[in-house]
Amino acid sequence: MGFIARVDAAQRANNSLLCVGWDPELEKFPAHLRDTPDALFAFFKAIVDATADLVCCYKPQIAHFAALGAEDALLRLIRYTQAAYPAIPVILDAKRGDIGSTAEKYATEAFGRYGADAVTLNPYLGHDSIAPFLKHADKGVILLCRTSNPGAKDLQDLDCGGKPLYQRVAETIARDWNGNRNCLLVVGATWPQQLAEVRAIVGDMPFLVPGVGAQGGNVQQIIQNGRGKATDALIISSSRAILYAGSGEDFADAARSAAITQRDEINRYR
Ligand SMILES: O=c1ccn([C@@H]2O[C@H](COP(=O)(O)O)[C@@H](O)[C@H]2O)c(=O)[nH]1
Repeated sequence: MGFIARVDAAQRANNSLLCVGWDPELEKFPAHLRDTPDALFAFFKAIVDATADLVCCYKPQIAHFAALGAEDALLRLIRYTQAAYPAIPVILDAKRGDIGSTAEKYATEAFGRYGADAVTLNPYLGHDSIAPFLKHADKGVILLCRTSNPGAKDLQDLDCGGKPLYQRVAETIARDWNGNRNCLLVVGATWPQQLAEVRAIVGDMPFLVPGVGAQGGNVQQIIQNGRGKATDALIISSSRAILYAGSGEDFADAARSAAITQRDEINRYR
């Protein structure tokens, strides 16, 4: 089964569009874990065990692990999650993008080394930079379209023949890159108007929507403007607001409560 079908199945099984992101910030870890030898693995294993019945996927952010020299912990966490909860796909948030020969190596990193079920990519270098990922038809290829950060408008809104660049990106991917039906788009929760515009261009292509929780995206507007016709076609991702909902020994229970609250808020508007 391909990535998009697997996410759809997980969304139905858990009645949830919520994705929990893994963004380790050691200073926010509970004190009893912070200085232990395998703190990252212990923290995220507890988060996964506490939330696996509440989510449709997980999204580790690779820079957060690499900055700590913790690639090995990331690898073990992905393997643990896939073995313990095989119905829950893992998205590697890497935002890679490079010339074809290097892109081949990035594809091997994401799908070979880490065994991720999907990866986020920057489409700026064009089709040949994405082709090494697209050929893995069972994997998800999630392309930046309109990102959640304030600076998204600096380049992504530039006029490109009468339309903003992010709309041209959406058109190009839907028309030319989605032969294996394994493309998704990143559209930030903080831009509800743009969510509606991109949805009108790409039909039911799924969106990864980061920016709820810590970045303040409005859930009602995301659902109203971003939902597909035949399926929800939304993966709504939150990292810090779930991971660091508590800072004591009960941090995993606090994360579970925050995930339930976020899932239920999303479901209220579906
Ligand atoms: O447009 C984008 C693309 C990716 N991200 C990533 O999502 C999480 C958001 O974390 P929160 O704590 O929920 O704000 C983070 O890993 C970003 O790198 C994004 O925010 N916006």
